[in-house]
Amino acid sequence: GVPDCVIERALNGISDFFDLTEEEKKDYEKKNSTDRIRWGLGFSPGDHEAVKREYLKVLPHPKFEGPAKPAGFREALEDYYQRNREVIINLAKAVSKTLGFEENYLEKKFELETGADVSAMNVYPPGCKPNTQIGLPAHYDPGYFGSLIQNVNGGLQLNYKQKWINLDMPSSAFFIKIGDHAEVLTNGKYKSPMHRVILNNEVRRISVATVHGPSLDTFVKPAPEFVGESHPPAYRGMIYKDSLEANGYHEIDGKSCMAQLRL
Ligand SMILES: O=C(O)CCC(=O)C(=O)O
Ligand SMILES: [Fe+2]
Repeated sequence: GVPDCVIERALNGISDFFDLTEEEKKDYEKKNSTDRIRWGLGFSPGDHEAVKREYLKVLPHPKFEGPAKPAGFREALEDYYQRNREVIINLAKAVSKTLGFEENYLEKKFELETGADVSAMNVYPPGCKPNTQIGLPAHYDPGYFGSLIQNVNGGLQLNYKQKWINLDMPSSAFFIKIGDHAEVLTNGKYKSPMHRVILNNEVRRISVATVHGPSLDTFVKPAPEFVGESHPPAYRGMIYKDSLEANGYHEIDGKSCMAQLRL
C-alpha cells in the first residue's frame, strides 16, 4: 500500500544528500552514538580504509528529525518513515495473530507507541572486484523487525545454514527481517539472521535499513508463552536501551547484543 513515488522521492533525496560537499555534510558528522542525526564513513570508527560505506543515520520514531539540506529531503524522509511504520505496525499485528495471540500482542510487549526506531541510509560505491569486497561486515540487527529498501537489486546477503544467500527482491518492495529482540521475546522460535553487504554492483547502491525497536525502557525477556519445561529460557532479560549500549549502539563489527543475552 505504499506508493512507489514515496520510495522514489526518499531514495532520490538520499542520493542528493550524499552528493552535497564534504563541507556541507560535516554539519551532521557523528560526534556521539546517540546523536539524532549522524553522518559518517565506514562501519565503526577507524574502518574507512577497508569499508567503503557512507551513511546518514536518523531516528524516525518516536520523534522524527531530519537534515535541513538538501531542500525537500526532510519532508520526503518523513513521508517515507510514516508509510514504512504503517507497514511495520500492520505486520506486527499479523505476526501476533500468526503466533496465536490477539493482534496487539507485539505492540504491547514492545510498547510500540514509543518504539525507538533507528534508520541507516547507506551508500556503497561501485565494487572494484565483483563479489569480493565487503561493503558492510557481517552483523545482526537489534529490534523486533528490520526493514530495507534499495535503489538497485543485489548486495545484501543473509546467512542461512552457514551459507551466504543473496537477497533478490523486486524494486519498490520492502524487505523485512526478524531482529534480535523478536528472537529473545519468542525464546528463539524466530531467529535474527546474520547479514552483510558485498560490493557487487556496477552502479552506486543506496539502501535504507531501519531497525524497528521496542521503547527504550522496555524490559525484553522470553515471554512466558514461549517458555516451558521443554523450552527453558534461552536468553536473559534486559532493558532495550541497556542492550543497545552493551553492543556499542549496533556499531561493533560482527557483534550482536545476543552475546550478552544468550544464556
Ligand atoms: O545496506 C544494506 O543492505 C544493509 C544495511 C544494514 O544491514 C544496516 O545498516 O544495518
Ligand atoms: Fe544490518
